[in-house]
Amino acid sequence: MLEVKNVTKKFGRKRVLDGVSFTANKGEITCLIGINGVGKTTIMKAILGLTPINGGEIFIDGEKRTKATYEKLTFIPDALAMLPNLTIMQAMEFMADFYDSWNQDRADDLLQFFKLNEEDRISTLSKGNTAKVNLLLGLAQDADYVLMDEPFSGIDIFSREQIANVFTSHLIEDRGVIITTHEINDIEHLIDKVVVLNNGSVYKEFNAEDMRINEGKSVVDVLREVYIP
Ligand SMILES: Nc1ncnc2c1ncn2[C@@H]1O[C@H](COP(=O)(O)OP(=O)(O)OP(=O)(O)O)[C@@H](O)[C@H]1O
Repeated sequence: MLEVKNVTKKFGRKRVLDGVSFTANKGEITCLIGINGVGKTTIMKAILGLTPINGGEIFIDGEKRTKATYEKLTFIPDALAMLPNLTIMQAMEFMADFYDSWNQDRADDLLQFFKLNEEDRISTLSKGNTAKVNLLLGLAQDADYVLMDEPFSGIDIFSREQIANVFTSHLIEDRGVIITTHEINDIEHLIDKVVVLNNGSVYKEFNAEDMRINEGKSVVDVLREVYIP
């Protein structure tokens, strides 16, 4: 389990996170939701240790972050950070050199899943295929928790569907996925847990299916309550 406990974060005098707490389990998809600027990316960066926090703690499988626990995490940012003149194959070789956790068999599976051609140069790819390469490079690492920032941003409906399909495939296995997205409709049926952020803290943390069954509300219905009272 990944546990974010009472985390606070300030940029200058601006308090962006004000006591954020939630958990994310292995084998589940946890979705961080909130309007622009609410702090979703900042939370991911805090979990990854990419930005210092001003208070609170983060536990990974019950342990405070160390180099060993850090290797349980992989981050897929909202844009591909790879030299554009590389081919997909060269990008994979680069990752394999850089990360001990690189799993070439899974990378090959992902290439097939997304119907990508490893000879293609990154600079020539469509937005949708660039997003798929970005996911491939992250998901091919053996890590227990995968953090994805806006994997659907700016891509067409069919690529979004293909990306959503990866969540229910063997390529995710029993890993924990933490995702931020504004495209909730695309993955509402796949999400296990929802963490709604507002005013720097967690407004509500709930199981999406329980909410549907017990209160008859979709994730978007809950969001409307928060943002359009
Ligand atoms: N490096 C930084 N320096 C100063 N302020 C920052 C920095 N990074 C983020 N912020 C501010 O922190 C707040 C939260 O930003 P963050 O990117 O985490 O929001 P978000 O919920 O991911 O937004 P979006 O949905 O637009 O991606 C915003 O007000 C942003 O302007």
